[in-house]
Amino acid sequence: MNTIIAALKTVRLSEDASAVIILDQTRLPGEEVYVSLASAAEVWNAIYKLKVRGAPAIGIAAAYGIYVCSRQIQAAAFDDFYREFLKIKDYLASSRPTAVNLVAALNRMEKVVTGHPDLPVAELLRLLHAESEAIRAEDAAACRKIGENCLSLLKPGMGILTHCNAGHLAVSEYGTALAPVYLGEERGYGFKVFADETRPLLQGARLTAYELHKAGVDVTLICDNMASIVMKKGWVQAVVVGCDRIAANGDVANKIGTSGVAILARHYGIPFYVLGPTSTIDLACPDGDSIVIEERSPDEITDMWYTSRMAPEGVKAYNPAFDVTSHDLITAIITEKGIAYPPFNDMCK
Ligand SMILES: CSC[C@H]1O[C@H](OP(=O)(O)O)[C@H](O)[C@@H]1O
Repeated sequence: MNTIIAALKTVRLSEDASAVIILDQTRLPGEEVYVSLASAAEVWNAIYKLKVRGAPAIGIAAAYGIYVCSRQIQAAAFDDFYREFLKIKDYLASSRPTAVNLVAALNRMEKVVTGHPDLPVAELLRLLHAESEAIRAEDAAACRKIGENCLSLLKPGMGILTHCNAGHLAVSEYGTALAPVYLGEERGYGFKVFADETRPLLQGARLTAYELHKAGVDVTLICDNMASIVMKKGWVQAVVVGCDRIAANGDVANKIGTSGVAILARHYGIPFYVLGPTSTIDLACPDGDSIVIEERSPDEITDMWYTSRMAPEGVKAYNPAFDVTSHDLITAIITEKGIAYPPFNDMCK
């Protein structure tokens, strides 16, 4: 993997396991600042404010976070420990609703506790530590396989458009949507990437353009309303995006604006690929209408990311953080297990 990008540590556990260390993504691209999260409130806040973001990275941060907080529980008896554990779990799960990886990682950590009611707390903590590291390691392995699987669908020299950030900064390492880009870069594919800026939080401008440019990838930043013209000019031969929750029928929740890009891709006859680990598939969710779409503060549209207001004081603004792309607009869903084509009955196989 690109050594420059590998040096950016999205989320990790501190040496003494007393804190979660994240690269504060709200400070990018201007500053690479690492922050230490040692309490449930600090982890919750970091996830909510997108200091750490991206479905897999959020899940890993929550797994590390509940392990760090569990070490602070003053309880010898299992019932007392479990009661406090559940409070932390429910609190962290409330930080953001759409990315399934958050609650899935916390459920995995809870299963470690409920699976060993007879163990002393010290042993439970050891198992929780191991599970949090397993969640991270599985994600890193999945991202590499996603890159290989998707690269089999791409050709050297292709123009690739992506939306938001589903790169190294959204996962343990390497990325999902950007995994084939990094792998292609290592193998001399010479991709030309078009990155949508992705208003309102500008993950494309601040994060995707940042990490690809830093890695020496040919990346062109465009405003969200320019995706159509670059497709119409024939500069794009594939669209790759990440995902936050994949419903059982293949509907995909991803950053707001993704469904519009999918409609444009269908119009211009360009394949639209969703990339993500099977940990982002939620078979208990029948379709996209069942996915809770996070709504965030209007300030993120009017002024939060700008030195001066971008809209009149008091104007209403609607700020859904995600939207759902219908399965019938998706060419393929690529996971670490392989490539699933409509009607998406076997995504996990
Ligand atoms: C690899 S998951 C990336 C996924 O997460 C982003 O959302 P956010 O930045 O709000 O966490 C976006 O939907 C990306 O596609």
